[in-house]
Amino acid sequence: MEQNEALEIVKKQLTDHRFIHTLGVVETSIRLANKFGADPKKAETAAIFHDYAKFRPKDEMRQIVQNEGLPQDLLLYGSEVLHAPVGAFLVKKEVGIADPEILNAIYYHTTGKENMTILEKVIFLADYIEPNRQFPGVDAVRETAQQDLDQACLMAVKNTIGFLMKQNQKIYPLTFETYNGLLQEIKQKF
Ligand SMILES: Nc1ncnc2c1ncn2[C@@H]1O[C@H](COP(=O)(O)OP(=O)(O)O)[C@@H](O)[C@H]1O
Repeated sequence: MEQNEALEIVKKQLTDHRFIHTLGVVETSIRLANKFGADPKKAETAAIFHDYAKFRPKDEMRQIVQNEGLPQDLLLYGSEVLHAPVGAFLVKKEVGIADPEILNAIYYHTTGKENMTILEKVIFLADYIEPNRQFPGVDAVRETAQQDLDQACLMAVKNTIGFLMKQNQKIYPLTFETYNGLLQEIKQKF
């Protein structure tokens, strides 16, 4: 699929603000893929579609989790954790993207997971640091992303955990597995 065709499809699913965020994730993920050794074409496709389900009604997302064999514990957390796994399902079903590497990068873009592929890390990080993002601490993560993909992902996941705790929000446990897994991978490098 051409980039323009893919962007047209996704634009219909998003607000203007979210579409601009998506363009930032596309540009950032291609750059990170080239730098750290993921397939830039797959990074581009995963980035274009990563927020495909962001604006689906919550009830529809819950129905998909219930009926399509997604982990049922997703229903016990804030609805924000639904759009990534539901997005992977819908991108396959409605857009016809079948590549499991791309679908997994979409599936795990919010929480990460243990032992992420380079492509999964690239999408996870690009979603966090793309130029339109303005969270406290994001510049330090951008700096680190110029040298070390794992360290930058670790900073992002630590910030997310801290942010959710400050807001008294439940934390979907996969995020802790991401944190533990990255620490392990970083330790093994030394
Ligand atoms: N483990 C988690 N449990 C609950 N909420 C989470 C978890 N991880 C991230 N979130 C929240 O989900 C929201 C969406 O995050 P994300 O998918 O990264 O961004 P976006 O959809 O804007 O690309 C954020 O507000 C984030 O704090």
